[in-house]
Amino acid sequence: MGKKGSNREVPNLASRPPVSITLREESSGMKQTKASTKSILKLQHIKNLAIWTSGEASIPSFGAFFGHHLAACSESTGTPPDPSLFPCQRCESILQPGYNCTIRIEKNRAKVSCRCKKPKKSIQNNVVYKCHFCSHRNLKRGTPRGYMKEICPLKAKPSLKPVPGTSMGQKSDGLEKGTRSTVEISKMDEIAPPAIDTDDPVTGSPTTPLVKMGTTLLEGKKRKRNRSGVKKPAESESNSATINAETTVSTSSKRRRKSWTSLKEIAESHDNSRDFTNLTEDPVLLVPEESNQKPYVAIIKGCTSFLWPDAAVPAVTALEKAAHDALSSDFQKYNQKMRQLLFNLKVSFVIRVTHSSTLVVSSHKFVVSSMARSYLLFPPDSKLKLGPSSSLKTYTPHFIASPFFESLRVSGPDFFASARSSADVLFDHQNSEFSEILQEYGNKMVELSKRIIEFVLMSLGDGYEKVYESEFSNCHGYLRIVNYSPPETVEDEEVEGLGMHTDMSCITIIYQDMIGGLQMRSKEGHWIDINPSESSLVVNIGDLMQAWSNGRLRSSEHRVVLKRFVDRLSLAFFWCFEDEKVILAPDKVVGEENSKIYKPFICLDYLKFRESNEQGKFEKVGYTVNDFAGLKFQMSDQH
Ligand SMILES: O=C(O)CCC(=O)C(=O)O
Ligand SMILES: [Fe+2]
Repeated sequence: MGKKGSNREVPNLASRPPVSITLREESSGMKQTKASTKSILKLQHIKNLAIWTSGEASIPSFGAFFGHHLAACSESTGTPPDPSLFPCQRCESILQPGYNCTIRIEKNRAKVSCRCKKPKKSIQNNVVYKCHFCSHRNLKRGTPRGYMKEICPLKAKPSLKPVPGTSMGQKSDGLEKGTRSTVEISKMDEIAPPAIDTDDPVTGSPTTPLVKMGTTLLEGKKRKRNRSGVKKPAESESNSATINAETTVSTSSKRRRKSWTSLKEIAESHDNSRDFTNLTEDPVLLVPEESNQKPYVAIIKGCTSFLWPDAAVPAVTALEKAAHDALSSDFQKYNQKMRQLLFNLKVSFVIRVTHSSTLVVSSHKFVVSSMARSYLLFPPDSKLKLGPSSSLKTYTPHFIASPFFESLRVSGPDFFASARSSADVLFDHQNSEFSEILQEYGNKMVELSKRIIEFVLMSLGDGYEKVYESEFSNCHGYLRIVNYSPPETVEDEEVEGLGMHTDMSCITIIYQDMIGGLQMRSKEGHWIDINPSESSLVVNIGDLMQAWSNGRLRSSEHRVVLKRFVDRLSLAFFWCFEDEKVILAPDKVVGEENSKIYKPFICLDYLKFRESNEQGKFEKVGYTVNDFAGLKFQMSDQH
């Protein structure tokens, strides 16, 4: 975490309106009453969190969350809003120039139209604070001379950062929506450094001080965007955050596009289109290839900032608060907690394999196109030689999982041998290329699965890495190469290529081709499109992991919908416990205060249960590990 505290002076508040009421108060007409000491302390704590998350910690969604919480608490306790804070009118993040907003002077029309008179010292300019989170332009009217200097002092010391609560002024009665700026948003990254005397009555001087944000979700994004370049060695997050902050300020006489890139992109990409009610981003776990590099999170789905789903907010808040209390001096540890949190809260997440894994990606394409040839060109009777009544049983024909679904199974650990045995039946000539590619792909998936399991264990808390050896070292994997035939009609009704189901694995890694159609079901029951991406793999938590983790990790419900009249191909890699393993959540995973919600069971018995109960169909979520091994207290929200 960045340095706390500041050597900044408390700004001159003389020009601020003496009384401030929030918009909520304005509309509700709520009367302020005296708050108890306890509520004042609580409020103070929330205020600290709001300031910290909006500013130094740069966690935009938390910033907005705590900002909102602060406003609501102030009102409920009847405490007047802190006049030194300037919350965004839309998302309620505490606006802090250089961290979560850009400020610029806007021409004071009154001043211009009345040149003859010397403007009053106390109403010199209007200042627009553009919130980087929600892109709202907050206008502060009539700021006094010297106001910008307070925010952007002439000679910033290296450690000097704009600090929340300074120079922000009170929420102005005159705040307006949609006020005009004289500088185009596209120039936001060409921001003049604090050294410029920004309080000149020159309109449109961009004035945000360049202060590097801490390394958090946004930093993850920045790295994601850089992934097409040459891979950089891992760097200490806390160090880089500090170093960057220092360099940025000390070289403030130069215009540096780089340090603002991510913020600019946030502002630009959502300038007009931000819809707070409809955000369904998934975090991305960027998995570096080298084991000494740490994984880091970023955001996908075209959204450049992250909002926790509503259901996750209480848990996030609780952990955030605890992390803030315990780790306020250690940014790196804090970030680690954040990553753990991501894992704990998501039932499925998307992995974007870093650019150095191009091998995997190119293998996808190759395998997919090979299989396209196999499935599309081979006559059904040739494929049926591998079907359910054959000795190999590697081919699942249409009308078993669904009328549209057919698949070929390639089992590890010797993916070559498995592929070869099917290929020998399918191809009338030797085709070792096919088997070699599948071997390479399978082996890559094994490696990746091991690493993902390690990360998943990390997410459960400290010390879980140690159980890897005893619990997961005998896992094995198999691949399923799936072809979905196009439906005859695609009407309003969605055609399910594969109905809703959970996987019987620990984890599943899916690659889908660019046709798309994979959907995950949210906890609230909404289907979320997992948009295809050539360099993305989707990772599902499976039933075995759900049982092993005593429900702390949830098996994801997913399906495939066919929206287009073309074949769809996918590769699913299932990473499973060994058949004979007795699956029982370790006490540490369960936690002292909780009870086990699954009875112990043998892995193979569960697989058989699924097969027999579902009669070969995938789509019945009714028969899962809950039904098989769930004890009285089913999948509660005890965690
Ligand atoms: O085809 C896909 O994208 C998903 C396949 C799947 O969920 C499965 O085979 O279990
Ligand atoms: Fe699946």
